[in-house]
Amino acid sequence: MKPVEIKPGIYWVGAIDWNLRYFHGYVTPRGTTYNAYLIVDDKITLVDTVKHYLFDEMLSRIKKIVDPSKIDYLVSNHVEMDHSGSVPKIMELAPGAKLVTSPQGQKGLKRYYKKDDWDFLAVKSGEELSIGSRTLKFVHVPMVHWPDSMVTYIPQDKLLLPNDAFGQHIAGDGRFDDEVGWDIIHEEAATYYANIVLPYGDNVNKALDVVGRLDIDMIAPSHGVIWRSYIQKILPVYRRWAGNETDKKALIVYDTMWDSTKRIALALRDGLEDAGVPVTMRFLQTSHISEIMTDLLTARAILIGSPTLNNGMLPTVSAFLTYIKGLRPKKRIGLAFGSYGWGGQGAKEVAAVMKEMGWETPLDFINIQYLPGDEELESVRAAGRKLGEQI
Ligand SMILES: Cc1cc2nc3c(=O)[nH]c(=O)nc-3n(C[C@H](O)[C@H](O)[C@H](O)COP(=O)(O)O)c2cc1C
Repeated sequence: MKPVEIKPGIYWVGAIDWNLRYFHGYVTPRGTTYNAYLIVDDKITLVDTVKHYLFDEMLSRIKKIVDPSKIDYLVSNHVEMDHSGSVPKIMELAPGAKLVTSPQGQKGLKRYYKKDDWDFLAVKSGEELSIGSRTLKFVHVPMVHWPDSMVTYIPQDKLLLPNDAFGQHIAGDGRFDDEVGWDIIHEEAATYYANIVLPYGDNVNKALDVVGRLDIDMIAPSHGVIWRSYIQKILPVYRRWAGNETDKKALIVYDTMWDSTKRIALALRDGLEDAGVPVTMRFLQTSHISEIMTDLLTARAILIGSPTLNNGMLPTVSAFLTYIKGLRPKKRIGLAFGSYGWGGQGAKEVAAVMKEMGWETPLDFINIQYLPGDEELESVRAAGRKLGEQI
């Protein structure tokens, strides 16, 4: 388990979680990494740590470079336990270390680890800390994606350590973006953004303004690969995501018990395609809601279908809606649809959630009793066409 020198005197000493497939609610088919960075200067500094069960892996990498008891500063950019999980053990090994974090970070770390004897250095946004030939500059980025979040910038190395921002869940032998390739990283960065960062677009924009003023040639996040070749490609993409900018395309998400709602979904697809709108279809029994979020990130029209079950929508659909309500995608055009037997509350409830989220709903929700007939499907197709013309 070797460390990787990413800049002269700066090492990746993180850990690779090859087997992780589920991360607080979203699926991670490629696993992930927890990235920690060791800076060897007059003051030995470790930026972030790894999930608790991978502590030994990180430690073995650190030991190949320095004696861990010599660590002077431990920077905690973010309290969440995938990055702070090994803070207690490092503080035990390096009792003289100062724990550098934001004031909110100090509060959060105290709440999680119940340690009163840690020597905290709570830094303000913009504050600098000299560690010898380098200066660490800390910038708070609250709610990207917790209140304590901050980034660490090292001007002498043109290096930004932004913690979760620009992260992606990829485990692999390559540490750098160009070793993995744009398509995979772009997809994983999109999934990460859609499932973690999407609600905080305004804060991301502010953070991007700050980043835009910095001289940077490397961005080393806390998950996945390090950006060095695709920085100029990912920055504008992040801007688009932060601004809820979407493409002229539609996403149809549905569940069904006896296929009536599916037939409506297919007719809507045909109508949208008539209008020249590309369509992605997602069936809630076979696609995980976190994967669907990646499609939703760039789709302008979102059509969601549910039959009525016991006076409401299907639980799979309500779980999906609960998830997207929290992630707050904006500037979307919505259409609810479904099949029912007598009361018909399912599609009605979906439409109400779309309104609550502030989506435009130019067409009334579609609700068809039992199995839709040919004529009904023709009118659904026409509705799809009409919606497509407005996207
Ligand atoms: C267990 C069960 C409960 C149902 N409850 C309701 C209900 O409360 N209100 C209603 O309008 N229809 C209800 N229905 C009827 C379905 O909504 C109807 O069969 C519909 O066409 C199913 O659409 P699907 O083929 O897309 O699953 C129920 C059906 C089942 C199987």
